[in-house]
Amino acid sequence: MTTDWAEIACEVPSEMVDTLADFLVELTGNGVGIDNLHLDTFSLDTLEDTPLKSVKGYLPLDDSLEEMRIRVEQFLAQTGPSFPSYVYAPPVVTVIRNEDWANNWKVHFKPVRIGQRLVIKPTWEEYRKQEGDLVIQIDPGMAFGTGAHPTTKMCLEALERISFGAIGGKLPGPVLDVGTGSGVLSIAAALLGAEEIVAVDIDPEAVRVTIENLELNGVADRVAASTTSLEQLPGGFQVVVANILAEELVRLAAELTARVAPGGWLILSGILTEKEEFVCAAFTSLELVENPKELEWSCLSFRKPL
Ligand SMILES: C[S@@+](CC[C@H](N)C(=O)[O-])C[C@H]1O[C@@H](n2cnc3c(N)ncnc32)[C@H](O)[C@@H]1O
Repeated sequence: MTTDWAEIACEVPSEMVDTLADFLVELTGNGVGIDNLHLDTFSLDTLEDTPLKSVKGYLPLDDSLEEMRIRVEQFLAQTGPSFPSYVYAPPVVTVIRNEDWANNWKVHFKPVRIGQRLVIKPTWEEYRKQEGDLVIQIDPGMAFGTGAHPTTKMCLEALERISFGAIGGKLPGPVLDVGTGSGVLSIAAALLGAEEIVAVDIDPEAVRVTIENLELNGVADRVAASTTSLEQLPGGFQVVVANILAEELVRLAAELTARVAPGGWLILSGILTEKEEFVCAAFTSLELVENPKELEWSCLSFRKPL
């Protein structure tokens, strides 16, 4: 079966999901997918419910697509305002090649170079290492973090830039990786020279996958991975990186800020560009140093004053 589809994804408050799903079923004649936004982009199925959901409809990839998209936009614009917490976000259309949806991500997960030295390689792929390459081997299992997602990629690039600017070209430590997923950022931090890394995730399955990936990459002795909560961790990290959604970053703002050592870095990712200001407003005690963007995502790197 090789039919291609267009997926149209709309981000709406939970209360609006049923209304939108009914509309999409009627419009498309197909089923809908309803993802908790955390689950969809970032995480596993043990997370609590979240106020925003992504509702996805599926349309054949043909001439009717643009008209269908406009009808979804009109529906959102007309119906959304009757839900108090609704904030308009345009529907996002993605083409889905339908060779085998279940294993598609494995097909598309190929060795990828990120920044100047980092290369992420799935365990099942061959890669011929070039001089200076820092190769991260990943088997993401059920955890998020193949490295290819723009939110992860921007964190990796930020970590590498910090290492370039540091004494001896080594990423300063200790490093704290909040929401480690597959462990990809912690492994990168270790390969970039950090001596001591703490990786935490609220999901025990992510921690299990991380531990496997740490061993696979020979860095398990430098990274402590666990489900320890932020409040239980000490402060004083030279680099804190957190790739979780904007709402969660804002909720954790005080805890994250407190974990950064004076002069240290805080890299925040998982932020839809339209939510950048919302996130910045929660971290005003830090100095915003850089703000790269890729697709609809923004990454924010702050420094804590000395
Ligand atoms: C988008 S994934 C990021 C994975 C990886 N760090 C990366 O950059 O690819 C987000 C991870 O954060 C975890 N997470 C979400 N909220 C969290 C919180 N409050 N504390 C710790 N981990 C959290 C999720 O379980 C998920 O594994």
